[in-house]
Amino acid sequence: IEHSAGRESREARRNRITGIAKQAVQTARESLASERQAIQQNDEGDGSANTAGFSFQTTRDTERLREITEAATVNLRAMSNILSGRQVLDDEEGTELAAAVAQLANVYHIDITCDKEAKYRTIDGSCNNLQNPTWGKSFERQARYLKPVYDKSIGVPELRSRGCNGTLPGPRHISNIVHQGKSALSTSNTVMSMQWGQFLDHDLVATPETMHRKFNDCCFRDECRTIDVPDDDPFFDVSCLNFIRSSLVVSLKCYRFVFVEQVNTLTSYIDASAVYGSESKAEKVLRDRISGKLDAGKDDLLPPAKRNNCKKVDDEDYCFDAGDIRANVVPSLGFMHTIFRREHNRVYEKLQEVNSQWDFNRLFEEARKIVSAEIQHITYNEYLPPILGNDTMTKYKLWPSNDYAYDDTIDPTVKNSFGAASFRFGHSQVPANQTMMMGNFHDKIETRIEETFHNPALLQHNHENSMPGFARWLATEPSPVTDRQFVPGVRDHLFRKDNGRSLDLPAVNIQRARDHGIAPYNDWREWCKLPRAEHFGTGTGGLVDHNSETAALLDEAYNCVDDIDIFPGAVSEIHLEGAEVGPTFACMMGQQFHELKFGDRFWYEQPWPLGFTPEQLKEIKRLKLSKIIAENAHVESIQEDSFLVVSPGNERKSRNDLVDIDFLKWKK
Ligand code: HEM
Ligand SMILES: [Ca+2]
Repeated sequence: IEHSAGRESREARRNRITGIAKQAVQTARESLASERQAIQQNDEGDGSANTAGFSFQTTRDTERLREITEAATVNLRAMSNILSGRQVLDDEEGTELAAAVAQLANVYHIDITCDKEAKYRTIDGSCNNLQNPTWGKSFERQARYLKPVYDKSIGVPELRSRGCNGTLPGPRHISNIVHQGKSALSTSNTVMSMQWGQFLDHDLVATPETMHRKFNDCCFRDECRTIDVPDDDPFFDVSCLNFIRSSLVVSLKCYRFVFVEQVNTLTSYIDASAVYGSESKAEKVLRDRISGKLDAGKDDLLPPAKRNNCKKVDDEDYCFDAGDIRANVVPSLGFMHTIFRREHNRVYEKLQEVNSQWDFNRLFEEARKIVSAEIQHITYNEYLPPILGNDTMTKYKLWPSNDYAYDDTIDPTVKNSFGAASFRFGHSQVPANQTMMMGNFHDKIETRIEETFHNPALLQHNHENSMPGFARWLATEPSPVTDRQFVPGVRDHLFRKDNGRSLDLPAVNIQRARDHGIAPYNDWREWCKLPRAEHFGTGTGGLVDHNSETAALLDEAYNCVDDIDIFPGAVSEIHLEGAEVGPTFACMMGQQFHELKFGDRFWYEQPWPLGFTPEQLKEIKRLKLSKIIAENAHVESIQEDSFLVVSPGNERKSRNDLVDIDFLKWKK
């Protein structure tokens, strides 16, 4: 240990470092193996009821996920072993050790050969960019705009204050001050705006957690970062809320330091992976064994999942399977998955009518291509404008247009800050109830959201009413506005279990961003070329994009402005004109949506054969989400723009008066 770099030969140094790494990796592997054995012995069956409450399994390729997360856990433990044994580690030695450990522990090398002539997207997103075939692929690390901030380079979440002495305030403490209260309802956006956001998010990013998921109570180990509950908490009478760290992979890029990164199990592209899956296996699981249609469960709902990751009310209830594994989180999300599974089959049948000579594979791929295009067009044409506002749409070239140009230098890979922070703005739009609205658009069956988490029974019982009932509600009622406030259903009762334990979603968001080393609010202000706040006032040099009430709450929650976390700082900003978010989130999301558009070789506005013929594209651009909902949820009438409340110019129309795609344009 006392060797000075000068005297030790290079080879001796390499051997010494490899030796330390080997020892640490072996110890970590052994501890993991014995723990796994203990867990298996205690396991009651599939463990579904326990796991549903607290964490997500984010993929159906559980083997691959296990490989990656076990490797990551070994990595993390080995490094923390090494560090705990040595107080001082110089940068260079730390870097070399981390690299040696990563090399021994990692399973992260796959060779990819691309079919350059392929006319359809791969299921796992590989080979979209032919020079960089892993860009946007599933099971890759999340990318970054800003370097991570960790207490130590190897990825211990930052808890030290950035601006003052001491540690950062706890996430629940912040949530109690900043995120408490009842927000107003939007005057323009329907609940569909919230629901599309979550459905879209589940096309873009799913971050797996480290391996142990079966904790009812707080865990205290390297893989956990349990959230403290203040003594005088207004709701919780427990001392902590469980939190499991995201899976870590070590980045071997040429940074001076080696950072740990998080994984995305989905494809970054907007490619309907929530419908078809992101793993090459998924397509085969979800697809009908004989044709190229997608499998259905009872009453043409989603098919049953192999794994039980939901609650059941009656014996015949079952958990849904879909392209994204989180389809059971709330019924209105399951509704969206059902609509788009049905849409695939609807498009498939229409294509079969005009091209009876196509085989099942061709029909599957062409239907998948159209469904992906529909989701892209709805996102940029209907969903994003009221969220980002016209100026941001224009600034980042997000409007649909006739002069699209793919740029193969743009890496569309979803950025860590998008999944861990900015695109979680939608959590503030989540309403208190899950509702079915009857055909008179008046009578309703309302269920508190906390009764519906991981409980698809609401859709399965009485399905003639449930599908159209959710459709009418989503398109009719306004969602809460995006602001600092969250409904108790997610702030106190998130994933409430039978034993009464639950979580706080905004607190989890704060902790997750710290877990991922996401830079604080002020750093993102700077990245967005917005002024940093030097004080808690709202005047020049302060929190200029906050109202004085919110600024005062941030002041109460934090000791220094540089400590403000990105999520509470940005979600509480005053909205841009005609937007649902303030300038910081608008900038972070605008940039990501720009990349998802211009860095996608299969973008729907590309010319045929990657995209469509001009006649076909025109058809896709005429289609609105309302038509897809009306056709697949079997509602009689719905307004054309279902993201905006019914108003003069946006009156309800009957299903047949809403424009459909003319599939004759696909006749060969
Ligand atoms: C229906 C209500 C919703 C519930 C109950 C919910 C719940 C959750 C939970 C528990 C997580 C994981 C938190 C963590 O451990 O870090 C999460 C992640 C996330 N949520 Fe939501 N959410 C909802 C709606 C939305 C909406 C409307 C949006 C966007 C507009 C959204 C965007 C995200 C994103 C981007 C992530 C990160 C995903 C990942 O990286 O794995 N969610 N949500
Ligand atoms: Ca995707």
